[in-house]
Amino acid sequence: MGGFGVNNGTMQVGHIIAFINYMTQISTSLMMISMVFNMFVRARASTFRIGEVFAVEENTSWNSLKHEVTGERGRIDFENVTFSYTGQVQDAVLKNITFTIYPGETVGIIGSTGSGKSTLVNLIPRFYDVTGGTLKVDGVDVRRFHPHDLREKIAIVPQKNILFTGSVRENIQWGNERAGMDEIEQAARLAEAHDFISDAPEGYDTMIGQSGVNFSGGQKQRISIARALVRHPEILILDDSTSAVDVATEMRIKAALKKYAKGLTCLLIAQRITSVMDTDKIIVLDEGEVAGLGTHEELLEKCRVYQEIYQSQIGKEVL
Ligand SMILES: Nc1ncnc2c1ncn2[C@@H]1O[C@H](COP(=O)(O)OP(=O)(O)OP(=O)(O)O)[C@@H](O)[C@H]1O
Repeated sequence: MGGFGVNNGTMQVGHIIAFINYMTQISTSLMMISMVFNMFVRARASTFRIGEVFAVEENTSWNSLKHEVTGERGRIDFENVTFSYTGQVQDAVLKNITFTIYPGETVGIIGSTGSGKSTLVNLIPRFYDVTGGTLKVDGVDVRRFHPHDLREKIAIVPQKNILFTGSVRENIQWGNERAGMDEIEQAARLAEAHDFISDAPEGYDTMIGQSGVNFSGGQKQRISIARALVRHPEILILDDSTSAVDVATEMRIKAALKKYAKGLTCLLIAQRITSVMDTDKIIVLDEGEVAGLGTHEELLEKCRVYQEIYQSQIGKEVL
């Protein structure tokens, strides 16, 4: 007598198979329960983190008055700017930075890793406040702007481009919800993205991400640039955002911006010297200080740091 058909301590093949089947079903269910439990624990932790982010109080004070623009639109002045993430002068990552960028100029920013390039441009939309000195946009101290007014002028393409799961059109439109199809297409053309988007299976409706097309790194960067351009900014900041784009395409993007985005002030952070060689002027950063400022030719003549970058990348001795 046995509950599972066991006779005299023996089992038939059919019973063994049924036993294994039941055990598999039980263990699968147990695994599912533990997976759900795991996901629940993770979701709970994420909820706490999201709550923490929402609870953060803004530590930047904004002038609630809408300022009157009196200066030139797209002009940027750094006046003896010092910045430290800790607020302590001895930890300053930017020291006594002074320069002016005039409306419509394309300015290259170059320097070794950690020299302060991203920090410098992040001060412009007031992601951080200067620790010392004054930073002006349109001739007005950035602290006098309303956040909405200041940030509406500026578009930043960050180092790490963030495209979300959705269509190419939605990804570009995220920069400006009111943009129509013609504006989206125009921005994509300026960013040298229109052709490969049109060649994609469903054009601008092609899905990006896991369930859609996986664009190359350079193509993703160009979609991110289109997203920034569709906002019609007065100041465009490209933070190493053409690093995966080939040199010829990068040159075409810069030429298109110069020709069609008239009056646009453009800051171009780059690792490659070829990316900044043809800009109106180049700022060379070294350990948080301006080591040189001028055109490619001027810097090649007088800036030691620039000469070293040139030699290491181009491989030619500077005469
Ligand atoms: N959020 C932060 N908090 C504290 N220190 C930071 C922060 N971001 C950058 N730093 C430090 O500030 C210095 C300048 O960094 P930054 O990213 O501006 O340099 P970078 O020239 O843009 O470098 P890369 O070319 O590698 O992007 C570095 O020493 C860096 O470690």
